[in-house]
Amino acid sequence: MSIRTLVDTVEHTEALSVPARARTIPHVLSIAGTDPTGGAGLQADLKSIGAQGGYGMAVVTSLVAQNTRGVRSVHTPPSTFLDEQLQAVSDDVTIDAVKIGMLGDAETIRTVRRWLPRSTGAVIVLDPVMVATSGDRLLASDAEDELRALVPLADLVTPNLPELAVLLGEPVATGWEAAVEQGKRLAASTGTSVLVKGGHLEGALECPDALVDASGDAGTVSVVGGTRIDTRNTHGTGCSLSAALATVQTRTGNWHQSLLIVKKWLRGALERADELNVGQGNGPIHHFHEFVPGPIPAPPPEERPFSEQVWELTTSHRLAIETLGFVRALGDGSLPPEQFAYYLAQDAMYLRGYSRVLSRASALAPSEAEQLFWAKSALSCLEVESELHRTWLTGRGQSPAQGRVTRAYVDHLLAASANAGYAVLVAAVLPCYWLYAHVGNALHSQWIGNGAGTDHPYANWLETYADPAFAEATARAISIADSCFAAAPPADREAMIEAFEASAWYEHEFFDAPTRLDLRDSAKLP
Ligand SMILES: Nc1ncnc2c1ncn2[C@@H]1O[C@H](COP(=O)(O)OP(=O)(O)OP(=O)(O)O)[C@@H](O)[C@H]1O
Ligand SMILES: Cc1ncc(CO)c(N)n1
Repeated sequence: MSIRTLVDTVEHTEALSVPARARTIPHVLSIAGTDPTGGAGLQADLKSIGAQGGYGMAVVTSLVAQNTRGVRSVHTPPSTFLDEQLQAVSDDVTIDAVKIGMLGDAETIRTVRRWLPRSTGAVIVLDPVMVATSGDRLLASDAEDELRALVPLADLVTPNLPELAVLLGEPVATGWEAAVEQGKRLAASTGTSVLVKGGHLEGALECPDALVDASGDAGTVSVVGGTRIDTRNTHGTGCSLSAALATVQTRTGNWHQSLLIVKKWLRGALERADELNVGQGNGPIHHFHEFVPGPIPAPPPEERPFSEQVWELTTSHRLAIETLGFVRALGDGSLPPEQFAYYLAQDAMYLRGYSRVLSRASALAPSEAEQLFWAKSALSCLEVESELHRTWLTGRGQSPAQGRVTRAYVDHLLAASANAGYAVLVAAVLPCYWLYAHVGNALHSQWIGNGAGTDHPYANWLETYADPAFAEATARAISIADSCFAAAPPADREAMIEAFEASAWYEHEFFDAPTRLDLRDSAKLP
């Protein structure tokens, strides 16, 4: 037998060859008890497996009410249920490694032993848990014989010094040399490799572990040294070590190499343990100290198209328009003719102003296509206006004066055309297209739905605004506004939204004005 004393360095780790494995993410099953504070047992195992790049699975032996200060109570479900959990995993998943931790009592041990052949080919690490860091017992004293009988079925057993003594039926070793000798005896009697852990060495500055390899060059002992880290946060160190070893072993196939890799990680986890601040007793180690979370990304800029944003923003204006008495009456034909006449007269005045504003949009347009679009729109406004005069307004007596709403709306648009840039102007003119198309379409479909009676007094009007050409122009105006918005700096984007909203508000006022008109006194126009 030879004793190789190695310094636990990364250099050694990297010098050793890593055999290729079929699975890059090993499936590792922990069979253990729980720790609701997450530092030991199953919870620690899952973290350790994950930290080593494995896929962790967990079968619960006992539910343990414990924290960093101690164990309060243990609940062990019937062993038939343990068996069901084990079968559920092995019926479905190929298991690359099994870590066995707290088994609690003899019946639990027997159940696991009966199942173990189902994990043929898997690496098996047995952490013979008997007593928690806090000193509480986690294994019934009459179960020690059963646990001893389980050792030969594992590839590696990882006892601390008191557990090593129990497994051998000997007194606890008083020094490191004696402990290593005990490890050798256990390996020889069981044929299982033994990791003798030095965490419990009284008063030692070192915290060595000795690996007694029972495979290959049987009985080879390699000691991995390491300074003792000054922390009280060592809860679950043994659980974490064994689960990590099981995981790494699936990739290296060499216990010594696995130990070097895992001890380096464990040292970091102990050095950074105090950062966790979990509990008031012996806190957990920092399993994921090597993981650096990325910065929290800044909220993405508002990427939704302008049209989507403003349509949503002006929902209440739209609803208000749809439910206006004027709009309903226009739709069902019950609108008094004098109100319709007033409305059309205002609309004709509005369209003259609107046409000027569209011409300005044409003048500011960045491309010939847009210039043409706005110019054509300006022209068709004037055409609609003269058509209104020809068909509706001529011969109906004196036209009313320009109403306040009409003036205010046109002034708002003229102000935008005089003071704002192209993008804001486009946003300001858009509601006139869009809300008209929206209302016109709604009323038109209603009319069609009701049989499209030719006796509807406003059928002509309904047809104008439900016209496909108008819908096409509206879609084009929307798409121009969206492109402007996408290219606009934040201040202009805000101004575009404001301009759209103001125009949408005026649209509502405009539809409401005829109903508010006191026809007997046209001097007091709304
Ligand atoms: N303070 C420490 N500094 C450095 N390494 C330590 C320290 N305490 C324990 N270790 C290492 O942690 C691993 C677990 O050792 P330990 O002997 O404490 O096992 P354990 O008693 O089973 O653990 P647990 O605390 O989970 O019951 C070993 O590799 C040991 O060398
Ligand atoms: C469940 C469980 N397993 C193992 C230990 C040993 O740390 C513990 N405290 N709890």
